[in-house]
Amino acid sequence: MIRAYTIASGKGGTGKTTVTANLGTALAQYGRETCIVDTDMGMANLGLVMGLAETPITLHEVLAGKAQVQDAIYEGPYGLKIVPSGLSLQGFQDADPERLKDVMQDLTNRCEFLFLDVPAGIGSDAVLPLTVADEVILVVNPEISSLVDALKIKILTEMIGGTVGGVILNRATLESTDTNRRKIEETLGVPVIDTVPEDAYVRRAAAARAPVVARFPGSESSKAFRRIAAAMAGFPVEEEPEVVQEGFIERLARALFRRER
Ligand SMILES: Nc1ncnc2c1ncn2[C@@H]1O[C@H](COP(=O)(O)OP(=O)(O)OP(=O)(O)O)[C@@H](O)[C@H]1O
Repeated sequence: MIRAYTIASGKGGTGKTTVTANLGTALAQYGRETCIVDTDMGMANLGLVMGLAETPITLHEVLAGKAQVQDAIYEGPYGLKIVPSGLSLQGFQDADPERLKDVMQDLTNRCEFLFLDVPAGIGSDAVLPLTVADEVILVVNPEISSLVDALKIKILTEMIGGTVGGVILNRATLESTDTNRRKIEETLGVPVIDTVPEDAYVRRAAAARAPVVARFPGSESSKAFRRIAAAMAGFPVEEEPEVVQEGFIERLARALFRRER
């Protein structure tokens, strides 16, 4: 059965794209058919973070009715499917967010796990993804403004018939983690699924245009992302599942034939 997650936050810059890219890649490393979609159509950057070079057809064209979903799917590491958004303002204007439901319908037939990276705020392009997935996961940082904005998104999600499944506390520091965890659960009334530490390797990987779980698998943030992905995939907590190795031939083939078919 497919699981579809919307990764949201309210406040900008909490780590939605980072979480989407790394949970998607980690699940793909575990051999799970996974698709990540950039629904941040105004400020798209999932394709950039995942190192996609040319993306002539994107979610923009699909939502404008000019292309099929399959034409906007690109292959990432470990067979991860990526649907990027376009970078042009014209493409953003032409895209009709209402078509997202049809895109989801199509993608659910192609994968076991689906993640939607949504824009910050409560604009129409941010609101629709809150209802189309099985559950919303809120990405919160250890600061009060992030928590307040997450609460707004939780209330909004429930008002429009969606479900918030839990919170990922991202960029946590040692001294803040425990108190923040409790404060978040009390304020939002949903569990903190897990914590991802503040980790300079995340930014180093982003600069190299790769998710940290692929570029620096031994880093503390990678361990956290793999732990969350393993739990989502239903692996027992105490055993780390085997990671599929991507060989030279696969990497070369991906570089040469990026488009998913
Ligand atoms: N755990 C972490 N440790 C260190 N840096 C991080 C971590 N998570 C995210 N970052 C950095 O924080 C910045 C914002 O992250 P990201 O782009 O994922 O946020 P976002 O919520 O998607 O932003 P936006 O709202 O603008 O779409 C990036 O520079 C990213 O590399």
